[in-house]
Amino acid sequence: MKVKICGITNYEDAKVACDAGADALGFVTYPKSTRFIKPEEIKSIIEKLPPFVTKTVLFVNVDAKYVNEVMAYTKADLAQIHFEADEGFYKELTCRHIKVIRAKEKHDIEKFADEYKIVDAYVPEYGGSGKRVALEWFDGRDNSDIILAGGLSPENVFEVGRYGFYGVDVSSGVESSPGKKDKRKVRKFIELAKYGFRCG
Ligand SMILES: O=C(O)c1ccccc1NCC(=O)[C@H](O)[C@H](O)COP(=O)(O)O
Repeated sequence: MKVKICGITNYEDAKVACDAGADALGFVTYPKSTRFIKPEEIKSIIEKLPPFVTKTVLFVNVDAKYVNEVMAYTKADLAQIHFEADEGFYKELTCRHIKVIRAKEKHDIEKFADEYKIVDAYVPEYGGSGKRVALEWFDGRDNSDIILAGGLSPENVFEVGRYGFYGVDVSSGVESSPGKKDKRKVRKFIELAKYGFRCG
C-alpha cells in the first residue's frame, strides 16, 4: 500500500517520513489548522526533498485561482481539495489534483467513480481529527481507487490490509503533539502499512 504522511509543518518531519519510505507528504494551508504552514515554508521544504515523493498541498474553501497560484509557486505535485467544490472550480484548476470525500455514510464513498480519491471521516470542522471511517463500508467492493484516511495509527493500520486500498493517509496518529511528528510512530506506521511487520 502507498503511504501518505499528512500535516507536515517542518523539514525534519518531512525527511523522517521520506527516509522511512513515505510515498507522499501533505501540507495543510487551512489557516485555522494547528498544522497550518505558509506557502513560502512549503516551497522551502519541497526544494530539499527527493523527487520521488509526491508533494501534496491541502486546500479548504479557497478559489481555483489561489490553488493554481500556490501550486505553481511551491512546485508541489498534487492539490488535495478538502471541500465540496463545484464544477466551475475544477474547470479553472490548472494543476493535478485529488478530491477528498468526507464520508458521513456508506454511499458517500461511491462519489467520484473512476477517480483516485481520499476517503476521510466526516467531522463538522476541518482537520486531521483522528476520527475513523467505518471499515465495513468497504467490504465486498474494489477499493483500489481509494486512499483511506481518518484515525489511522501504528496500532490499527494492520486492520485495513485486507481491503485492498490504493493507500493510507495519516496525520494525528503519528504525531507527538499537533503539528509535530513522532519519528518512531512515523517509521512504525510506514513499515506496518507497507510490509505488515513491526519494527524497532
Ligand atoms: O490536519 C488538519 O488540520 C487539516 C485541516 C484542514 C483540512 C484537512 C486537514 N487534515 C486532513 C488530513 O490530515 C488527513 O486527511 C488525515 O490523514 C486524516 O487525519 P487523521 O485522522 O489525523 O489521521
